[in-house]
Amino acid sequence: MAEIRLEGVGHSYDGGRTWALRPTTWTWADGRAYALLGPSGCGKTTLLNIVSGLLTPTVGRVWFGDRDVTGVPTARRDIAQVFQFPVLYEEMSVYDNLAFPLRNRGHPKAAVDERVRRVARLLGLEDQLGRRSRRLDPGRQQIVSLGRGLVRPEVAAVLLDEPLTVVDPALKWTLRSKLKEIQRDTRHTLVYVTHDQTEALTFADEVVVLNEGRIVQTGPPAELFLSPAHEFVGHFIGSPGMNVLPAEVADGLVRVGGVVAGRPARELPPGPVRLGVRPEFVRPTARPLSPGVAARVTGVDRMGSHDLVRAEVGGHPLVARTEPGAAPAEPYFHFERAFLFRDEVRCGELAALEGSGP
Ligand SMILES: Nc1ncnc2c1ncn2[C@@H]1O[C@H](COP(=O)(O)OP(=O)(O)OP(=O)(O)O)[C@@H](O)[C@H]1O
Repeated sequence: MAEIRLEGVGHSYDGGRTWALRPTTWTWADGRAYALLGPSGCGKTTLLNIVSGLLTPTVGRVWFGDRDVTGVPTARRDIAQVFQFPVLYEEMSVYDNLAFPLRNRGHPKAAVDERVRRVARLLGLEDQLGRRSRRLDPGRQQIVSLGRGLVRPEVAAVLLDEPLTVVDPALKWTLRSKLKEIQRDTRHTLVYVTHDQTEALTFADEVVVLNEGRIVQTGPPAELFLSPAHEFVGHFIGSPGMNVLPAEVADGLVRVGGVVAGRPARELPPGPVRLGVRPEFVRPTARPLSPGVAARVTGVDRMGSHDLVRAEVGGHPLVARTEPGAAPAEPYFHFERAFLFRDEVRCGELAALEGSGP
C-alpha cells in the first residue's frame, strides 16, 4: 500500500473546451477512509476512473508512492473496485467468489480460507458461504461484491463507486458501519464515491467535496459541518443547508437588508458579502443578542425530532432549527456561528458588536 498522489491532474472529454475535472493536486493518504462527495455530474466518477486507470487524464501525473502510474493500465495498478451493481460469478458459491481474487494471485490455500472467512464474518455472510451467488437477492449479491473488493489485503486502494445503491435502506445503515469497521481492521485506503451526504459523513475519516469539477473543501465530517469554507459546502451538507443572506460590509459593520447583524471578526474591505449561518446555529431569542438580527417569523414546520422556524429578514428567508414544540414567535435571531463569503469562498466570520455579546 502507498499514498496516491494526483499532481495537476485534470480531464476534458471534449478536447479541452470544458473540464470534467479541473487540474487538481491532491493526496490520498495511505490507510485512510475517504468519501468523494458531490452532486451528479461534478466529476466524481472521472476522478475515480483516473485513479483506477480506466481513464488517462488529459493533463497531470498520477503517483502510487514513488511510482508514476499515469499510463499504467488498471490491471497493473493493484486496485480493487466495487461498482454500483453486483459484479460476481453467478454460478459460483459465495465462498468461491470471495476466494477468487486471492486464488487468482496465488495466495496459499490456508491464507485464502482464513481471509475469506474473516471478510465473510465482518459482512455477515458466514451462513451464506455455500450458497450459489445467483440465488441471492441483489442486495446480498452486492455485499458479496463488496467482500470481493475488500478481500485482498495488499491492494493499493479500494475504490467504491456508489456501492450501496441496490442495497435496501435498512441494510445500508448496517453496511456503512461494517465498512468502517472492516477498513479499521484491514487499513485499506478506501475512496468511496457518493452523492449522499449521510453516507459520506458516517463513513469517512475525511470527506472530499467536489463541485463543478473542482475540490471545494476537504476535511473530517465535523469540520465541513462546523466550518464550511465554501458556500457550496454549506448548502450541500446539512439538512436543511446553510442560510445564505446577502449582506454588506461598511464602517466596520455587517448589515443584512439595512439591519446591523454584527461586525466582521477581522477587518474586511467594504462591499457586498454573503452571510452564511446554519439553521442549527440560529437561536430565536426574546431580546437582541449580537451577532444576530430581528426577523419576522413566517411559520413553523414541526418535524418531530425538531422544529424549523421560518422567518424573514430584509426580504430574505432565514430558517432556525429548534427543539420540538418550542414557542416560535421570538422576534430576535441570535447567530452562534456565522461566516462571511465573497465569490462563494469564505472570507471571514461574523462577530458580536462590542459590548453586546451574549
Ligand atoms: N464519457 C464521457 N464523454 C463525455 N462527457 C462525459 C463522459 N463521462 C462524463 N462526462 C461528463 O463529465 C462531467 C463529469 O461526469 P462524471 O460522471 O465524472 O460525474 P459524477 O460526479 O460521477 O456524476 P454521477 O454522480 O451522475 O455519476 C459531466 O458533465 C459528464 O456529463
